[in-house]
Amino acid sequence: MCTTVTADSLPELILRRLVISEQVAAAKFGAGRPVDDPVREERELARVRALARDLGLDPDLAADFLSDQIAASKQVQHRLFARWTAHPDERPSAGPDLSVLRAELDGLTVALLDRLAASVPEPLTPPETPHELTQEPLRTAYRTLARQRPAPGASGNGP
Ligand SMILES: C=C(O[C@@H]1C=C(C(=O)O)C=C[C@H]1O)C(=O)O
Repeated sequence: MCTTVTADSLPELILRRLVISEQVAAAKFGAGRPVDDPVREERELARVRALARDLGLDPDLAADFLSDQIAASKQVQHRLFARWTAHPDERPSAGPDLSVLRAELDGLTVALLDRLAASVPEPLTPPETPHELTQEPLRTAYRTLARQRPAPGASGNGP
């Protein structure tokens, strides 16, 4: 099976978020910080709900979708933490700046919601990847997308 991934498509943006999560893991591992940051997650979810309303998207759908992306990101990070703990020789030498990476993630979240609002609400399946690290997290990232969703503007919230 072949899935076409064009620049800035939903699948491409989802993958990019996971790739940045690998760098986030390096930044946190290097700084001795934990993977999970529930305060930031709550803030992101509130922001996404507000953004969804502006875009005419169902806020619950948008929040479920972002929750999937967060869960997928944490899966990638926990896997890398486990790998680097077991194999010190594989640890990254220097971690990138977490605040820079988070700014990238925040920009991607806006782009992702934009794409979600513009996409046909047909179920989407995760693409196959040769990277063992990202295959399972990709399935997580597509949990909400894999279900039938209402068309944008048909959330029953208005007028
Ligand atoms: C990516 C991070 O790691 C985790 C995943 C998050 C996300 O995917 O948005 C947010 C907070 C953390 O629980 C981060 O801390 O920024």
